[in-house]
Amino acid sequence: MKDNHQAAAARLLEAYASGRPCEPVRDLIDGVDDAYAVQNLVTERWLAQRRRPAGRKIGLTSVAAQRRFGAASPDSGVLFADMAVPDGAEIPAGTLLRPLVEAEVAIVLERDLTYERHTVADVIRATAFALPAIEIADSRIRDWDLTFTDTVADNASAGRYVLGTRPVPLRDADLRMAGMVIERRGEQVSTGIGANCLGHPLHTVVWLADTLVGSGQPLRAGDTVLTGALGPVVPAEAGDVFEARIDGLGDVRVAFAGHEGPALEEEA
Ligand SMILES: C[C@H](O)CC(=O)C(=O)O
Repeated sequence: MKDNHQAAAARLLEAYASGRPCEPVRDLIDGVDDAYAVQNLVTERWLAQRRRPAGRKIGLTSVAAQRRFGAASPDSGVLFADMAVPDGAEIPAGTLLRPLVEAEVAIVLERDLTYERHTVADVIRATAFALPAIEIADSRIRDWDLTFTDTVADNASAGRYVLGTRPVPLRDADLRMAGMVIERRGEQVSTGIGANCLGHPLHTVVWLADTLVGSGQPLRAGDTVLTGALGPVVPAEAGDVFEARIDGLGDVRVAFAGHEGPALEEEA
């Protein structure tokens, strides 16, 4: 393994450990393959610490997001079970650096996806159910000063995720036309639609399944996949309370500690 990959991984791990953002790692990385090599190094460290992988997040799934990062494809990062926040729970202050909230379709697999190339039908057959989800993206890199290689190396800027609790079979939801609304304490702050995700959220899963087989780490039964943001991301501040609703899937909520009002559970 190249020394500069190790240096990039060490920089990111130090940011996690210290809770202080680091400088970008692009000076240590030469292209997207190198960036995934750094992501893998960090992931290996976490696996050695016995963190349990729970699936993947897909990022940069809209034309606007890809344009902003100069990317020609989405990217992906690893979800760990300890990143999951219960629906309606509060994220303690000081545990994230600069969180951004996104509403997404999550799917949970009941079969492995191990073909060299997958179709949407393969993904549908492998999916147990869909859930509404909030992804809380975060960056270990100062001020979100990111290029594509920075975010890939930094686990696709994964932070936390919240899953709704009512599983919906794919046959019962039109994920392409599903409208999405995020509200912050009742005020609408982001809207979108399933078609924003490469035309359909399941298209992003096809991309992920093919890509992960190519890298020897296929999606497995039991994995949760966050399929990508359905609309613009929203910066989260201490005290914010968010609710995301996705047509056909239902709603999911999260709060950020530090506010003066009553906690989410007390409001209900
Ligand atoms: C920079 C992040 O990967 C954004 C993200 O999570 C997404 O596009 O989705």
